[in-house]
Amino acid sequence: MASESVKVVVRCRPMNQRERELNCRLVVTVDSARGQCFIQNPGAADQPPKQFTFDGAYYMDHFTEQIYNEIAYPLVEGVTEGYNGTIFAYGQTGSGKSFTMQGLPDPACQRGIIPRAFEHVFESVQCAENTKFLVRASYLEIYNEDVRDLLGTDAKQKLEVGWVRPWPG
Ligand SMILES: Nc1ncnc2c1ncn2[C@@H]1O[C@H](COP(=O)(O)OP(=O)(O)OP(=O)(O)O)[C@@H](O)[C@H]1O
Repeated sequence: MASESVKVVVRCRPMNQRERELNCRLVVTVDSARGQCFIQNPGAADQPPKQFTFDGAYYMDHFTEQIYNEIAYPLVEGVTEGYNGTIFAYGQTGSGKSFTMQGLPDPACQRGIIPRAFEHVFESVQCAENTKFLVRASYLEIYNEDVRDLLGTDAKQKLEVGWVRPWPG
């Protein structure tokens, strides 16, 4: 994969029970080797599928473990060396953001990116010699423009969002 500072990858999840019961048709295929995703218009089978190219493309048989190793690992490794890094999941409701970020404890290959990144950071801290690390965590939810601190004593309390005036001088 090229070493751009922003990478975009796509992950296609399997159909859920509701979609299977509704006899939904699978219209997405993925060529992981080329990072390509194809969407076939089910109403126009004679037309070629729409083609999209990403920095990585993962299909329903790929595990979060592989996505972590290929995408997140180098970024988190950079963080342990002092660089900034951000991973965020974007997609419509039910598309699999929490599944990818938080994941399942079992099977282990589907553990999410967040627990894997934590483990990675603390392993690096443990192995480093003559270096002091400061690890800070916050966990905020923004939902319908309300912000909540999920690690606060009352996770339901809305935080006030305001602008802080810079210190005069
Ligand atoms: N790659 C996957 N393999 C198997 N199941 C998946 C996968 N991705 C998502 N799912 C399942 O699909 C459902 C929806 O996923 P998830 O809750 O992660 O979506 P979401 O994008 O976080 O939704 P929301 O925005 O509504 O919170 C869940 O039941 C989840 O277990």
